[in-house]
Amino acid sequence: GCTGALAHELIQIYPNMKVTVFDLPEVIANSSCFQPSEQCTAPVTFVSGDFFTDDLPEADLYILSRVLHDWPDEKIHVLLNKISTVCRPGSALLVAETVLDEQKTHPPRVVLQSLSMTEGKQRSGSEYKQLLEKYGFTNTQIKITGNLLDTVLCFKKSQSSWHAQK
Ligand SMILES: C[S@@+](CC[C@H](N)C(=O)[O-])C[C@H]1O[C@@H](n2cnc3c(N)ncnc32)[C@H](O)[C@@H]1O
Repeated sequence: GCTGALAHELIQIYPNMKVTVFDLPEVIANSSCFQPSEQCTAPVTFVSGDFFTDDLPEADLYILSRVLHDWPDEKIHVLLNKISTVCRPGSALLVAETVLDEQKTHPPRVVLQSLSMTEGKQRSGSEYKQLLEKYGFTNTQIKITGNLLDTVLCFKKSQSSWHAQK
């Protein structure tokens, strides 16, 4: 979502990738103000909508960058359910967030941010893993980068194995 900064970075590295940025109409309306400085080899598509109520574009990889921390589990339920429904088996979901350690004491800046959030919260690796597995995602790989954002990558199970587990 947002300005498409991540999308533009992605197509620099993977020029054959087709990237769609999905965000609220008022955000997408301003996306043309944020053109990348580098010459892009492929255009980024912008789609406006509300991820709680509207259909999501089909994709092989969904990226939620700094989105889940904004919401409590009840709201995330709606979003992850939607992604899980539209996501084909074998397709992936990449969550980019700063992941808290299991004691939830590090990194301190993220603990502080979490304390000041109203609806949302920061989560630990095992919390993200549990959350994602609840919606049919498996093979969760957490990478603590030591940079601003860590990553949690997981893959959609086949319907049959997901239902068998439920
Ligand atoms: C913290 S920002 C992260 C933006 C971007 N993904 C990034 O990493 O820079 C959260 C984004 O979620 C978008 N957002 C909030 N509620 C939304 C909704 N209901 N449907 C679609 N996008 C929404 C906001 O407009 C905002 O761009």
